[in-house]
Amino acid sequence: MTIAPPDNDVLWARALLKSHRGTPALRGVSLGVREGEVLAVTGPRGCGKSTLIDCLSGLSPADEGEVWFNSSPVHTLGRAARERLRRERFGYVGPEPRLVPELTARENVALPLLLAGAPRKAAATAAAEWLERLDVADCARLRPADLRQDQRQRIAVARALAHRPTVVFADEPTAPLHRADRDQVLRILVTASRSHRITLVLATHDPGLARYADRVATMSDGRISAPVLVRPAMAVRPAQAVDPAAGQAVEQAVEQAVEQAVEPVPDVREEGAEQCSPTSV
Ligand SMILES: Nc1ncnc2c1ncn2[C@@H]1O[C@H](COP(=O)(O)OP(=O)(O)OP(=O)(O)O)[C@@H](O)[C@H]1O
Repeated sequence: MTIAPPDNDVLWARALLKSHRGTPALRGVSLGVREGEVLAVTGPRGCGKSTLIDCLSGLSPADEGEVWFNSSPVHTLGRAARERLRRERFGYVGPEPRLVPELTARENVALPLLLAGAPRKAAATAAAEWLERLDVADCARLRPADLRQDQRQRIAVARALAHRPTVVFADEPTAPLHRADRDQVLRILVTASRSHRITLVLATHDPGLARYADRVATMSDGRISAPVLVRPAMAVRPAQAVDPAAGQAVEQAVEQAVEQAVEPVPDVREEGAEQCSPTSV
């Protein structure tokens, strides 16, 4: 029997199973991602966050289970159709900036726009604007080999956002950055996503980064092990306006959930928030 995904979920996954060379990485993950929200997927190293991101984004299909995007099945698409979906509707930032070495920073950022059919000049202008937002405007004419790792990652973030995708998948996006740069880059990523109504799925083992999210799903050993915190008030506030006390409480709760893995997350909800069971995520 096929169960239709809920209308208000831009992404919806059911009962995902995935193994790497016989070792299970996902053991039955069901997850819904709402349009325009920032969903953090957190948990210790090796719990399956990257594998989940890869399955949701169509990079690497699950062995079993379903993934739906805007009520269309992704799990039944062939490789070419998945690649097209990824190129046109999704953005991706990984833990390592993967830029085209032959292209300048501006050309790298303009590339998804050009592939989507934007005129050359408009793509170059938009790329320059995104580089400016990410504080790397002065790198526009340089190639990746001439840039520092943190500059390359900022450019990768600009590239993921420039074509205004429906969903950005960010897998440990601050990994190559110095501590001082992490907050700034994440704020830009979150703020830009919110202002352009881009849905952001953020995988991170750092509970501190999960404070930027509207909801937090904690994974353990290939499963979503703890309830998702729902903070509707944060969905309408820019990242800069996050109440530090609420952010700290969420961070502590997520840290605790990661440590305890299977214990429920303590209730640190803001007034009016709801809490979902993993199956209704
Ligand atoms: N290509 C692969 N080949 C073999 N095993 C893999 C592969 N990719 C992931 N795994 C294994 O699958 C499990 C889940 O890994 P995954 O990278 O999804 O977790 P993660 O939570 O993202 O961890 P990390 O933060 O370290 O990337 C781990 O046990 C990992 O060793």
